Amino acid sequence: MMKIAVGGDHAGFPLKGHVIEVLKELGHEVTDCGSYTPEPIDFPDITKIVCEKVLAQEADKAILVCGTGVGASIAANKIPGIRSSVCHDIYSSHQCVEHDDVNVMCIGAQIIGPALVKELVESFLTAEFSTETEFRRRVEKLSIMEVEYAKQLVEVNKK
Ligand SMILES: O=C(CO)[C@H](O)[C@H](O)[C@H](O)COP(=O)(O)O
Repeated sequence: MMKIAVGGDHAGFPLKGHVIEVLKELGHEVTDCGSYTPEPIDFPDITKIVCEKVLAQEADKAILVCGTGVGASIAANKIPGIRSSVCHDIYSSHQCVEHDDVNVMCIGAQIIGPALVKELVESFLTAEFSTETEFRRRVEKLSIMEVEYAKQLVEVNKK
């Protein structure tokens, strides 16, 4: 059993409920971070709320649903400590965890339907980060990149 934070914008709203049902069926503890209505809400706002659950270790992993999964994934990858991917096929859904230690899965309600969601979610959540050195090294490089670019931003803002 894992703790999973879930969220989505207005475009993801119709599929988010199904994602939550699937997670509960699989025995996971779910935190629904909204949106709670189909009213328009910008995906970066929901992404922050969801990813902060992961950073605070209140969730082991997270699932974001927007129209395509793309905007949510871009937003999530701006947050240090988050590694996110659009997961619309089974292979990527487990490989992104095994090789890249992805902790936030993004899906697009305008792209995939409920039947595929179940298999994608299962594939993502049962995968484990490989202990092989090459994958650990690459993910470590991602963490180093976060620090390097944050330092550059500080320098740019000083000017
Ligand atoms: O898919 C998305 C971002 O990648 C969003 O969920 C929206 O669907 C997309 O930006 C379109 O916006 P709209 O307000 O639903 O027209």
